[in-house]
Amino acid sequence: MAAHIDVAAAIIRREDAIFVARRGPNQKMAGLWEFPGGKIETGETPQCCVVRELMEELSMTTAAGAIIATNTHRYEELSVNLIAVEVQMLKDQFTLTVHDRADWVPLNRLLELDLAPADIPIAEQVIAVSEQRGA
Ligand SMILES: Nc1nc2c([nH]c(=O)n2[C@@H]2O[C@H](COP(=O)(O)OP(=O)(O)OP(=O)(O)O)[C@@H](O)[C@H]2O)c(=O)[nH]1
Repeated sequence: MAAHIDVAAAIIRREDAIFVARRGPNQKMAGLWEFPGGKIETGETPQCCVVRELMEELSMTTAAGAIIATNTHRYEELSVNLIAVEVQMLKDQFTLTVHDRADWVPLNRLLELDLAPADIPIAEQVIAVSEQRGA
C-alpha cells in the first residue's frame, strides 16, 4: 500500500492575488508551483504546521486561520492529503531557501501555472470560495 501523508499548504491572499512558490531543483517535483507548506508532524494542527513550515522554508512570519479546502491525491508511491489553510503574512517579507521562485498570481490566472497535481483541485476550490465571497 502507498504511504500516506498529511500536508498543510498556505493560501496567502493579497487583494486578488495568491502567493505561490516554485519547487526548487533539490525538491521532489522540481519546477512545479505549489502553495508553500509541508508535512504535518504527529500531534500538530494544520495551522501550527503551516506557520512552522513558512518560517523554516521562507523565513515568513504568519498567522493561520481556517481550513478552506482539502484534496487527497495519489501520486505513484505516495498519497498526499493536502489541507489548505488561510494564512496572513504579518510582515511583508520572505526569503527563498528551498524554492527557486515565488510570485503573487491573480486568482483568475492561478490555473495557468504548472501546479503540483494535488494543488489543482485546491486552486479550483480557492477560486470558487473567492467567487462566493464576491471578491
Ligand atoms: N508543501 C507542499 N507540498 C505539496 C503541495 N502539493 C503537493 O503535492 N505536495 C507534496 O507534499 C509532500 C510534502 O511536501 P514538502 O516536501 O514541502 O514537505 P516537507 O517540507 O515537510 O518535506 P521534507 O522536509 O521532508 O522534504 C511532497 O511530496 C510534495 O510534493 C503543496 O502545495 N505544498
